[in-house]
Amino acid sequence: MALKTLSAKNAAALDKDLMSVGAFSIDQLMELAGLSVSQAVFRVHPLSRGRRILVACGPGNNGGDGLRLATQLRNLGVPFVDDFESAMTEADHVVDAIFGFSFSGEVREPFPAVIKALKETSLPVTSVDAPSSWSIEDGPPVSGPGNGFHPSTLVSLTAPKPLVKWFTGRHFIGGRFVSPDIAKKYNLELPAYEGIDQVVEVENIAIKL
Ligand SMILES: NC(=O)C1=CN([C@@H]2O[C@H](COP(=O)(O)OP(=O)(O)OC[C@H]3O[C@@H](n4cnc5c(N)ncnc54)[C@H](O)[C@@H]3O)[C@@H](O)[C@H]2O)[C@H](O)CC1
Ligand SMILES: [K+]
Repeated sequence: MALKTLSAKNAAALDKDLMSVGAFSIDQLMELAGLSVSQAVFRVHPLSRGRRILVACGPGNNGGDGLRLATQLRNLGVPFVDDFESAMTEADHVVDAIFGFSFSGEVREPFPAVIKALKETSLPVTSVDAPSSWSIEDGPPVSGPGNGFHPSTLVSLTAPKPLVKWFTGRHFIGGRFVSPDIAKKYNLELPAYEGIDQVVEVENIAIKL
């Protein structure tokens, strides 16, 4: 079954609805989105494959999904690094939380080097909501640092964006906070979450162009 997709414009409008009629705070939403991402990573990357998960956090809320509770993480001894490329040499898996549904245009400084490193790594990469540098509506860029970047896993938050048509890896839906009324308003067909799961893996609907 091909899941219905949510345009960047509607994803932003749905976000606003969650915070108005849904009465969620942005902190709660990012917290729950981050929980979904952690569950997806745990499913695709068993601890036996290495415990060093490098999370690349961008400047917006996509970065917030990756980076929450910084003080608490520091208190737990989770290291923070500035040099992404050298950190990659010691990582077992990378989470791409750089850009989400508000990304547009060409990748601007200082991000091209980070996107290039994501493209060139042989490590598995899990992208949060969108592979960073991909157009939300039109998929992978045809030039620039993200040309050829294909993450192994994607966690679409609330609903897949149109870019999933070009995605060929393992695909999860997360962000278990959409009420039936909001789903109806945006004409979403959300898969059923099981038990206490915060993600559901869906069949790949890629139609590689
Ligand atoms: N309801 C939900 O699904 C929720 C989703 N969440 C996550 O939030 C992001 C969207 O967050 P937003 O803050 O709107 O934007 P982004 O993080 O995608 O990025 C904005 C950030 O990026 C900069 N930027 C944009 N284009 C470029 C470019 N070409 N080059 C460089 N920089 C660029 C821009 O200036 C901003 O600084 C969504 O995808 C989810 O991951 C929330 O968790 C809430 C619930
Ligand atoms: K991303």
